[in-house]
Amino acid sequence: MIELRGLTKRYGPVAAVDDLTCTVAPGVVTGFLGPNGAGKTTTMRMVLGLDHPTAGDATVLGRRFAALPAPMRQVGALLDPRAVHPNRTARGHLRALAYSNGISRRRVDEVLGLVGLENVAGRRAGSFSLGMSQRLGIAAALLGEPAVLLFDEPVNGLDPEGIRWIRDLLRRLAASGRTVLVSSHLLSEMALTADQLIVVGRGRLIADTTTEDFLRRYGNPTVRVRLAEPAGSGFRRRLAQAAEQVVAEADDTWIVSGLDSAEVGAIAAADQVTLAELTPRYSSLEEVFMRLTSDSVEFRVDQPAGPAAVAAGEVTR
Ligand SMILES: Nc1ncnc2c1ncn2[C@@H]1O[C@H](COP(=O)(O)OP(=O)(O)OP(=O)(O)O)[C@@H](O)[C@H]1O
Repeated sequence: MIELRGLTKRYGPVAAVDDLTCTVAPGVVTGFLGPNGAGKTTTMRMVLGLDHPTAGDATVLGRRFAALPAPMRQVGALLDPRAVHPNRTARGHLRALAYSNGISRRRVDEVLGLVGLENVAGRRAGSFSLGMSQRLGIAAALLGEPAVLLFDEPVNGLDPEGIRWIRDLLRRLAASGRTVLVSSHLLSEMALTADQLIVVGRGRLIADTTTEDFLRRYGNPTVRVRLAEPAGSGFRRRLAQAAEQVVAEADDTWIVSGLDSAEVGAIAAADQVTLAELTPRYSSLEEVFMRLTSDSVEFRVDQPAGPAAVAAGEVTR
């Protein structure tokens, strides 16, 4: 469990984090979303005791980080994957960390296996690709088998296979009862990975809800219906009467708004129509996010790498 209460960090006139109050619960993946400069890293740094709040506080497992008796066994974090001595081997880096935290050498080999680095464990960390460095950083975070994990932009620079791997890992860690907070500005990725979303813009809390609820409320839900065989005009008429709108994508494929999948399925069943597909869909989280944070993008004009530059696309969950 991570708790933030009125957490605030000012750098001169800039409020990097502004009165943030929320709880990150165990057992689920919580996505920490926000455009560049929204305050995600600063928040994580304060949780980890690396920055001091200007006001408010952050606790992990009920205590401030500095008061945790065995921090590495309680909290694991990936902040900067390149923050490794470049001449140390991956195994050497992990062994040094393990040694200084009273963790066994056996655990080092375990985490190397867990992140898939066992074959390159003898190579210098400085020669690693970004993806390998991310895996090494995750291995370090997992060393102490902590109950709380924070990952800052763990999918940055990864290929699709690496992204899928991290997604599965995060979900497994949460399923084992851990608290998992993962920041990202890759919103479509978070829609697939996170159960819960904390959305920030300019350091302020914009939304704190389940991903499902967030998408339902802001995601303009529709249902994609594909027929297994041609249906009579009665089915389409009944669907159109019940729905807000039915748009034909192809002869046998319609996009229905104003009804959920169960309602569409019930109408099809009543009409004895066999469906080949019945898929709930939402506006992309990028679109939703842009609407919600439209006045919160710090460098809207000068920073094309912000969420405005993220390709919009349909998110199916
Ligand atoms: N050490 C610092 N000194 C001055 N300003 C800072 C410092 N660290 C962060 N900031 C400012 O605080 C704000 C929040 O930055 P932060 O890095 O926490 O955002 P972020 O959401 O993690 O962004 P990104 O997605 O780009 O990593 C930004 O305006 C940033 O310029």
